Amino acid sequence: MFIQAITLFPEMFESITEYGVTGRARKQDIWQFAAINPRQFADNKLGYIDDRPFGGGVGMVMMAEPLFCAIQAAKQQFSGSLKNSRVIYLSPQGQSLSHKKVLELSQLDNLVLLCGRYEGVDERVLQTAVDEEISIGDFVVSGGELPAMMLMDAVLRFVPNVLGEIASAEQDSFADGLLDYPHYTRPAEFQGMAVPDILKSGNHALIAEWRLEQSLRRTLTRRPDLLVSRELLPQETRLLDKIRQESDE
Ligand SMILES: Nc1nonc1C(=O)N1CCN(Cc2ccccn2)CC1
Repeated sequence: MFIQAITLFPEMFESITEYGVTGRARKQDIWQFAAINPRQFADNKLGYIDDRPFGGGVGMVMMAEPLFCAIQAAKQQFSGSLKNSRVIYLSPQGQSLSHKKVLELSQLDNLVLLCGRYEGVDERVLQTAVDEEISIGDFVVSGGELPAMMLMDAVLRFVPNVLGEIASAEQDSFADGLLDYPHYTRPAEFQGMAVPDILKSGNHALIAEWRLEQSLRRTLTRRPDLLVSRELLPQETRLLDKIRQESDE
């Protein structure tokens, strides 16, 4: 997968291209990255890429021309099939990023992430050169770079070989629509708190059932909304009934 970020701060992306599992995978050429700074497409000597908003109001708006040219330049770099590509603008006005959308994006050959700053970008860029807007949550951060990196990290976990054989994104919570179960490691006792005996039993069937019950219990108490639309397996229904009976006692 070839990901390009259109950003005024290319160096910010080093946190995902140089470190961790994503950095290692990029260095192994499992995925590729390029940053494009729209300032190089400014048509004035001083490199202005923002201007005051028509209609007045606070702050500045990113101008259409440099961004449009940057997106066009990114498209000229596409590898693989042109069709299997997407231009995404990160913004609070976008569709909320979900596990389903992450899976969909992980199938693409090319991804262009437009990172806005200031009060946003000229609407005509969104109308002519952006395929979709995506939000990472109902809050506002200083620019699109961190949201872009969150999207990249979530998507790259589903690109083959990024996580390597051992770990797998399929086992992440949300992958099965439930919250994760509790995790423990040595020592067996910490500040008087012991690790649940079942986890030391070596009985993998019972451990798997305990973990599923914990995931269901956490999901029911912290995110019951996730259970509304989720189809339950017979074992899950049985465990949920057990959990609900316990809380009714
Ligand atoms: N929440 C989010 N999920 O994705 N991006 C964000 C996010 O907060 N930001 C900060 C503002 N930027 C610039 C901006 C301002 C106003 C309208 C459109 N764009 C975009 C990225």
